[in-house]
Amino acid sequence: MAAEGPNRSLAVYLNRFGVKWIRNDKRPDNPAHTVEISSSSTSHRCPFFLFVLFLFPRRPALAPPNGGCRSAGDRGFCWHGASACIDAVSSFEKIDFRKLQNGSDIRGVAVSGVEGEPVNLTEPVTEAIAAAFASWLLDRKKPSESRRMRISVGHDSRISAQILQDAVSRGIADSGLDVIQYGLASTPAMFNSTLTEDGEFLCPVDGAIMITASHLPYNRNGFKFFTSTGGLGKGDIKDILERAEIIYDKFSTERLKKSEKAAATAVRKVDYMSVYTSDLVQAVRKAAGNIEKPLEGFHIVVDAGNGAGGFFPEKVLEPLGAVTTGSQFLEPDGLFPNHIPNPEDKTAMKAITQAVLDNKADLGIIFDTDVDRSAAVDSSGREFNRNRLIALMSAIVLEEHPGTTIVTDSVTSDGLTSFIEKKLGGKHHRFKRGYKNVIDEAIRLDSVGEESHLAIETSGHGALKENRWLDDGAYLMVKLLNKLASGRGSGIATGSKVLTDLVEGLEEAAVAVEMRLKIDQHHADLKGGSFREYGEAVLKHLENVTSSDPKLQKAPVNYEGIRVSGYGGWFLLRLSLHDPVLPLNIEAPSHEDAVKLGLAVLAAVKEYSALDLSALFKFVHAA
Ligand SMILES: O=P(O)(O)OC[C@H]1O[C@H](O)[C@H](O)[C@@H](O)[C@@H]1O
Repeated sequence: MAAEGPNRSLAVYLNRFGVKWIRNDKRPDNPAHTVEISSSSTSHRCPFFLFVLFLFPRRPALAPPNGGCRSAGDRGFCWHGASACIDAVSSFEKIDFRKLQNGSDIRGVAVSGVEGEPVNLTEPVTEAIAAAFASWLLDRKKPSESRRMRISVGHDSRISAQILQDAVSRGIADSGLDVIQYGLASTPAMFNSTLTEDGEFLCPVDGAIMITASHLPYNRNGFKFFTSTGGLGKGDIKDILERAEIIYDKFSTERLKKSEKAAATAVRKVDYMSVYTSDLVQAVRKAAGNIEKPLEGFHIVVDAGNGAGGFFPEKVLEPLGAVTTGSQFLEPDGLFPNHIPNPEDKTAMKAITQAVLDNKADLGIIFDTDVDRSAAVDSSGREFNRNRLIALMSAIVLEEHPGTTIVTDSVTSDGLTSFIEKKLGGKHHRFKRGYKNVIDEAIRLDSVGEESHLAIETSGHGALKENRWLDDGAYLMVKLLNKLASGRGSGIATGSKVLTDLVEGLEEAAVAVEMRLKIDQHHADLKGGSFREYGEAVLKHLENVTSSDPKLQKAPVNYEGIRVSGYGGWFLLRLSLHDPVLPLNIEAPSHEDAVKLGLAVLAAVKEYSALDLSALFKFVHAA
């Protein structure tokens, strides 16, 4: 039976890849979906792997080692009831492109099989987004006369990476630009490729796309875009998604065939990560006075969380002389079987801490999935993440640039401010959450005469002026490595003590919690308005209520949400950058004091019935 309506579009799309749509009405258990491979032209984008994943989501061993390639021998193979599989390419139907925006990134669901999370980042959607980025770039950059414009494409370890990389490549190629594929890469490396001057590696590129969803679950994926001036901002992403929707709506069989053909000649592959890692190695050598192996004698373990950071021991630490045995989860695995690759995650930090202690290492380093975030652990197992990582980086940067301004996100502690200002003699500019906000603010301050050299978030994102404001978790670690090497060189200290000593005097609250209070977007209380409006109303009310409480003082300077001091601590309630959520951070010298702050918030917001206050209730009632 021939496909009709939206299914016709799907049939057209599947047909491009030699997949024939057959509607099998005879099977009562599978009324709509039976797909038959009817041609030998299937390539590795065949979603067999996703089908296996759907059936056995917790058994990564069952996935084909080639990431899902189905050979030509599959001719005639028929999948019954493979609805999850079909979803991965079927959403050639109406997609709300605006929903794919996540601040200055694009994020969506790329793999089916998770209940309530339908796929919206399909191959055609991806192809349209890549074409939209190409058109955005063409509008802004004058092509050189000597060559075609080119865009680099890299990805993290996610299971949908290959499929999306191919779709991205088709979208770019069809727009008449060259595609330079890097394969497994880090986000900072992609930005770097727009700055590198090296013709042999086809650099600089005019734009770069990183396929990643950072630490989000395996079924998600997304894109970050770069030009030589940095990562694209919110407005640019909105523009790209609007263009993508128009392109997508005009997709035709001819166009899709054309893009397939264009990609066959426009795609080249380059080992760019070797350029990027050699830059990191050179940076450490240079800082050490051009010593070949400045880390000789150090034992450093790395936890890449099965993301894209597995290159760091072999390509960076070992050439510098460090021993890296005991490093873990270096092999890319998009199911993230060991822990979430996220330096803010407790389990992840526990894993690297244990590895340091087990191996009696001098230092531990952990990255997030796409290596734009990092954290460290000293030889005693003390974690350098969140406020402590910022304190450490501030100490290093302020030694080099006395008096400079350190720009951070909004959830940093009061203890950090006094550490930066009183102990280190710098200035703490506590700004908004969001790495792009923090970096842009540091660049702005610096450009108007307030010298700034470091922009850093508690999330582990960090950028230095000396590194062209590249948001780079690996470069943050390079700064720690420089300090390790120089500390030993000057006889100040051995091992990681030189780092531990740098954060001495940082006051840390005994209790530090974050609760994320969800706003039910469908609740009648919203009266048809947006969750943002509702969130703003909650914040306004909280501000009014707390201003009449003599035990609470509103922060004199604050750029985001409501930050209030009291009971020896503080709280901050703000709107999430992306989600219908009001994150609440509380820090206090004791649980009792933290509860008093929590009760003050609760008293002010409890009438807002679209807010899920269960976490706050639990917190204030816990013994
Ligand atoms: O506002 P939230 O929901 O807490 O999210 C804030 C975070 O969102 C993303 O993960 C960004 O990469 C971070 O830079 C930012 O800090």
